[in-house]
Amino acid sequence: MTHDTVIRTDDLEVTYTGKREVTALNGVSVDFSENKLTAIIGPSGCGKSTLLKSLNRLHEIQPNAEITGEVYLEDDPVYETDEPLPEIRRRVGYVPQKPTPLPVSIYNNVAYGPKIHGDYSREELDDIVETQLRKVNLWSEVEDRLDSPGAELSTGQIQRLCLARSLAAEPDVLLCDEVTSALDPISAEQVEETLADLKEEYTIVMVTHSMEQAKRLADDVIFLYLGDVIETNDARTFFENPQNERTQEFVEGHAAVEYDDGDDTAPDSTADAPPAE
Ligand SMILES: Nc1ncnc2c1ncn2[C@@H]1O[C@H](COP(=O)(O)OP(=O)(O)OP(=O)(O)O)[C@@H](O)[C@H]1O
Repeated sequence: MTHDTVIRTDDLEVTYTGKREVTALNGVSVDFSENKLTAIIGPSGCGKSTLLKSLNRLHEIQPNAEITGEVYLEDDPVYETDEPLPEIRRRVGYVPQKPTPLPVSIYNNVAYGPKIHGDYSREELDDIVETQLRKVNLWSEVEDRLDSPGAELSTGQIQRLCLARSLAAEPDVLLCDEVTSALDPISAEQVEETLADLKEEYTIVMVTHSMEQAKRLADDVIFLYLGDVIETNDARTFFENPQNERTQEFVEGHAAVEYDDGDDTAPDSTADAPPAE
């Protein structure tokens, strides 16, 4: 484990049992570094979602999933542990592709977790809500209607609200599962800008089908193919000088734009369509 690794997998193997047994991850050992955004990419069915959801045991929702190996959060095992599952999932938050607000106000969508788990005064809760909504660039859009239902926001605003809700739980790691793919281009751009800000402060693991998005946002990249890690590298090396022939083919097959290392992280929403696999 490198000094700044926050979460890592050790020989993680996930098999889905049933009529057709599928080994979705084939002994995967990867590190995720502190305050970096790591993109998991690869062709459809290569195991991206399985790897992401294994990090906080979400894949266990699938009753036919079997796992061997281990995930370590800091140095704490995530599987062989007495730590309650809700606490693991608080430490490793998950933001899904299709955001679902709680059926309560905008304010309570963010305050919900802190209200349940903490003993905060109204003033402290106000502060938490404002801080988290500012972090996801939503505060100015909702400050005058915090008591309105969260469901009344646009899909892009709801995605940022869900991000704020996850952040209010003070996670160590944030898992983002194709969080812009269900959004219109402008909303996708806003969420992407938010992720670009958040990665300064949070360890983020992101599954994306968009090579352009990975180029714009990722510090590190993991390339999966049929359940194996083919290459893991910093994003610049990965996209400019891939070390593996298969990575090279995959990157070239999706290369629509040059890798841009400039300061401008603003996404090109027109290039965000998932590549044909
Ligand atoms: N519940 C399940 N039962 C059986 N097989 C499954 C299950 N969930 C996933 N799989 C299989 O495991 C493999 C990896 O799936 P996974 O969803 O992790 O891939 P992915 O890279 O995220 O795919 P995509 O890009 O299409 O979302 C695939 O072959 C998939 O069909």
